[in-house]
Amino acid sequence: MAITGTKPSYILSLDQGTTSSRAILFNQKGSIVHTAQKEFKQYFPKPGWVEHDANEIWLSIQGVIAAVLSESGVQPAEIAGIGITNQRETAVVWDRHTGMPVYHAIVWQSRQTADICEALKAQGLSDLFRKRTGLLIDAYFSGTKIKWILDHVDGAREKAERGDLLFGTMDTWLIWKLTGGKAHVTDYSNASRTLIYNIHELKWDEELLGHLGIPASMLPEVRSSSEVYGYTQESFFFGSAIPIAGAAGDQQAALFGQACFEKGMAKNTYGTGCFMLMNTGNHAIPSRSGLLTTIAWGLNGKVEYALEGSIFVAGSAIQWLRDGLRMIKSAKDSEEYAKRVASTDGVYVVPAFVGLGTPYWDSDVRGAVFGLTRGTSKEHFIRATLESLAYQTKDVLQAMEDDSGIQLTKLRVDGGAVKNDFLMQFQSDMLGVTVERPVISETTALGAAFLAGLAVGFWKDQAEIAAQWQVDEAFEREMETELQKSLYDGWKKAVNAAMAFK
Ligand SMILES: Nc1ncnc2c1ncn2[C@@H]1O[C@H](COP(=O)(O)OP(=O)(O)O)[C@@H](O)[C@H]1O
Ligand SMILES: O=P(O)(O)OC[C@H](O)CO
Repeated sequence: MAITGTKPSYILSLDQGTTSSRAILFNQKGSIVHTAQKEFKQYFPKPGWVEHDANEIWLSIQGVIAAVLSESGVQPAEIAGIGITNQRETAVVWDRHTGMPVYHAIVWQSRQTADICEALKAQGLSDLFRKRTGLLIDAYFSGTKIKWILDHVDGAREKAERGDLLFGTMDTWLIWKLTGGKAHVTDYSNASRTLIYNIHELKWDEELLGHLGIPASMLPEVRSSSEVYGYTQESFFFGSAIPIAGAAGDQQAALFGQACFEKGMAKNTYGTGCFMLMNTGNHAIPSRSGLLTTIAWGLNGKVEYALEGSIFVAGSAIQWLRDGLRMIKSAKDSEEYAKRVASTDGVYVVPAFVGLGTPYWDSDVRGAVFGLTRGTSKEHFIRATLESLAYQTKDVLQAMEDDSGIQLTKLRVDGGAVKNDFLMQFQSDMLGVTVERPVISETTALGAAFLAGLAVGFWKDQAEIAAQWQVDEAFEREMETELQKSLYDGWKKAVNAAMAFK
């Protein structure tokens, strides 16, 4: 369309995360040219509830696009395509005529639909949902959030039934906004997180929609993760029509950005939560150990699947140390404090602030601290909080190995918290595998850029992308097996005790 004159040399990736929105320009080597980031407000209306204002998110996205362009001096016409990646599951419902959300976006972490989930389970629907969607009935996923909005917002259900309301996860909302309401679409990876999408037949599941009372007219069209969905509205400040050419949920995008293209390759992302995904190729492997079966991406006319372990609280536990307990000034300081002590002296922090995901799936458990003595210091407490990320990841890895039958020797890592060398070393010690941190730790944004770039011919194929992946640092296990085992046993005891306290 309107890209003329200047040769497009960049892909713009929009990473709409749980706590911030980012715009990142990548060049053809897959290197970051410029980044802009903006945090937005978190709403906690009741204990366990987490909400976002979708308009604020849209403003934050416009802000980071403007910043990345003006600060880098890159012209819109130099952008070959836009890739979108997003916090998954977070559900927004808006009026298709006014573009106004009818309620705050209900965030993936929010527990406000736990009762709806219990009612579905009591009807004996767990197996049906699991078989069709690869997921468990849990407040984490979008389906019950849509139902909650339709049940609680005055007149919403009637409007939805008249076809006046649209649903989307953040990818859908942003593509709709960027195209001026022309495209109401999502990709396979995001659809697979909604609890209403049949991941085997690749269609919205009418029976599941019936159980949740969701009209099909609200739902976006499901497309591949790498294709042109539409063009940015020319009146929008790009001033030109840029193809929006790739979309994937952030964890699947990270799997792609880490070039985990072969069956059995896995990555773990340490952001607000922690998510480990293993590529399982064209097999949707059902889990026996509390993992999720999910779509990795749709590409070249087929979908590939992944097994996923989801940890709800990881980096956000470090934010809690910073903002809630005021023990540290910045997340980075946690490393310095943790290294000042040789161990936690038996202290365990179980950061189950919004329940526990894989492998426990317990909505009601809440955070707990064990092993305090008069000698416990702030350093022990901070170290124990950091270690909890590694223990939760160990729980997930064990489930992953059990379900896939694959023993991992290497784990690729990314996300905000992987800058923490203490955590990475402890992680390798706990897992007994090599933890590989890549040069580009913004792999989520990179994955979305790759998906968009493949669609517009900016990169040739996956082999070209895989060749760009480079390790920054590999952390090898140093801890003795006996110590590793006794520390992990302590964690299991702590989790069990937290689960018993309800
Ligand atoms: N050096 C660090 N040590 C531990 N945690 C960190 C460090 N730096 C950032 N974090 C954590 O990483 C998270 C931010 O990572 P990011 O990938 O941007 O998350 P998200 O995409 O979920 O918003 C925050 O929760 C923060 O507390
Ligand atoms: O925003 P992040 O990076 O914590 O990712 C959130 C996940 O997509 C939730 O499933």
